[in-house]
Amino acid sequence: MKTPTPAPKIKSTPGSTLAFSPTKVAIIGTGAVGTATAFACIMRKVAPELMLYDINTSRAHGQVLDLEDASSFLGSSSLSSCSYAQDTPRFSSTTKTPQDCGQADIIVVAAGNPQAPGESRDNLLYHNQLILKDILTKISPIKPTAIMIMVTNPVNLMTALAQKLSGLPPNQVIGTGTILDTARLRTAIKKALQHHQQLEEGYAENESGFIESSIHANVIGDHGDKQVALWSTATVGGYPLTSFNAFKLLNTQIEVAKSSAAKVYEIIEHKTASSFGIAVIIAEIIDTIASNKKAVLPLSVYSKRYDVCLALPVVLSANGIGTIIYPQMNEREQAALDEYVRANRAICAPFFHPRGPKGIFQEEARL
Ligand SMILES: NC(=O)c1ccc[n+]([C@@H]2O[C@H](COP(=O)([O-])OP(=O)(O)OC[C@H]3O[C@@H](n4cnc5c(N)ncnc54)[C@H](O)[C@@H]3O)[C@@H](O)[C@H]2O)c1
Repeated sequence: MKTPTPAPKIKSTPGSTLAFSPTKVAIIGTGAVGTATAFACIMRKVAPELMLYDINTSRAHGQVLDLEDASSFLGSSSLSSCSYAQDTPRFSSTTKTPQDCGQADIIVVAAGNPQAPGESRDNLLYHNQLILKDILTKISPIKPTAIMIMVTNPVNLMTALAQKLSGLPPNQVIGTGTILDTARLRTAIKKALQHHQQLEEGYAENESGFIESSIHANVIGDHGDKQVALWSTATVGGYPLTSFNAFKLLNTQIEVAKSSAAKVYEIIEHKTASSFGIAVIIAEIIDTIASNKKAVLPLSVYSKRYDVCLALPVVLSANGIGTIIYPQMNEREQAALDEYVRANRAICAPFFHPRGPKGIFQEEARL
């Protein structure tokens, strides 16, 4: 293990005076993820004003009607208005346009092709970058204080592109990063520990007492197959994970990490897309911004140190991303992250460079 990195000084972001109280949330893309996100926001009462936009206007319209029904049982604070935007609006005071979505306080982008069975997230880049360009053209100009949350895959690369093309400061354009991967890893660790307890110590299933909240283990880097699980700093109830018999062997760590990263393929095989987990995560990100929680979450962020957009723990507040907290890593973890950074650059290269001037963007390039 390298010498521990000193703990970062957590400063408030310039101008974070809590003057910002976001109420309007726009969700672009009302497929499986966008709709589940709208539902999660209503259930958690984190977005009183919701605007939905989808190229398929009829779908967005139907989702609004359905969401209205859901909110009617949840009290007035859960949703004061829910509308959908149309490219060619009818003339009425209640009709919204994509430009109205650009004026929201928080803009969630969940439009784009999802993975087909067996398809990697990186393979979606060519089509989804065209969709993002189309959306940014339609919703611009974007409110200068807006926070944009990228969900569309490959999320790190789409975040880099949105930072480049949206005109917003990079700390206001974030991606969902590896929060979902981190949640999946913690669940996989819990299951492995419980399984071990049942086998080795004879506990019945309902007696093994591990819960996710006592497990601290993070995933960084890629939201995808090249993700890096930080075993060396993982703890359960304050004890190093590697001190548990179930995790002493490197092979067990590798197997658990692999099965956790592959979970998405299992979900896609059985129900075509994953939506509920990411939806609750997006609602949590919105709540973190709206309540200025300054919580640490592994989000997609541009890192000067690595010169790419990748998932790292960051402090998230009402102003977007503040400090990046570079985690401690052993040599194996650092090598895996470096490998991902090289792969990330190679995938981006035909399309854009994160720091290149606006406009250098080769649409014709194919993966
Ligand atoms: N970041 C994560 O952790 C995470 C998790 C799950 C899914 N995703 C990604 O989210 C994206 C959406 O997934 P999904 O399952 O909801 O897909 P989906 O096919 O159900 O929905 C996509 C929606 O985007 C809309 N759309 C396409 N082009 C558009 C455009 N130009 N303007 C506006 N809307 C447009 C479609 O009409 C459709 O309604 C995918 O890229 C998927 O890989 C990310």
